[in-house]
Amino acid sequence: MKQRYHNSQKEVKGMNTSELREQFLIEDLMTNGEIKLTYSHYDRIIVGGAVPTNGSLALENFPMLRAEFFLERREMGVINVGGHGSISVDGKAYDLAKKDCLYIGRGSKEISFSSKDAGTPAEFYILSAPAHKEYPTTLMKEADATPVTLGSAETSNHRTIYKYIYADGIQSCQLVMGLTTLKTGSVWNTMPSHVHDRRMEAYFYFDLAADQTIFHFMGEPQETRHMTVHNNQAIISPPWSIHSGCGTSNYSFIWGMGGENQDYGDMDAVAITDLK
Ligand SMILES: O=C[C@H](O)[C@@H](O)CC(=O)C(=O)O
Ligand SMILES: [Zn+2]
Repeated sequence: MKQRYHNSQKEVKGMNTSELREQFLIEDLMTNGEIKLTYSHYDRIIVGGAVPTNGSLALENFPMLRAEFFLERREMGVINVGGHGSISVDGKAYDLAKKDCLYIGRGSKEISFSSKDAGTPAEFYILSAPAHKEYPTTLMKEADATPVTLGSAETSNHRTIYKYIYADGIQSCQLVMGLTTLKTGSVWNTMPSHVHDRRMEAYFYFDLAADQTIFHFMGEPQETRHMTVHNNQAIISPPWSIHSGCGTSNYSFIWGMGGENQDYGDMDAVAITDLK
């Protein structure tokens, strides 16, 4: 498991492109036959991916957690962005089609990921955060994730937001998780932008054509920077940073947060004309 520490606003102002990418972009989450994880010190969120091909992949423990097992003091949210798959939690199997979400409660010991068909493997996007109590392991199908449509074609940000783990959905200690899908011809996400000093956020971009890119914007609202992101890559967003993107075509992304509260609406909006 890789590890990333914090960066201050002042430090980020002086970063060049490769420094920004090293600190905030995760390029290799989805690798056939592997589980790849990155430990971020922003709210101690672990961001990763599991792509089971030949047989199932068991979630191992890591010495750096100083825990008896991975979820001894943690909870986990998983969303499948690939072919049909299943996740086994202490002997109970949960089937996940594309865009289904499984919340795995603290205390769960044996976790493994598998695909129905190795030719079109499941691609499980993983977020894990420290947890102070156990909530039940819960599966939510895409259709039950209360879709809300935002934006419009005129402003190129017509999109549907699906919420899975949050105050009024699957219960958790601090994880908040859902996904957003842009309509054909719409390319802007999270515009107007916002910050939420109470929560960090991670974005995982998927369903982007291999020859297209997304310009992801970060930074303080009056000190923005961008990075280009490709399909199946993730961005870590500090609590003081905007997190918006503009694609060269439409795409989807999973958003996930950890921190002070689980109120999806707790955002401080930034007027478009105030961005610099
Ligand atoms: O804090 C919430 C997150 O940034 C996202 O849910 C925003 C988003 O999906 C969008 O506007 O497209
Ligand atoms: Zn946000």
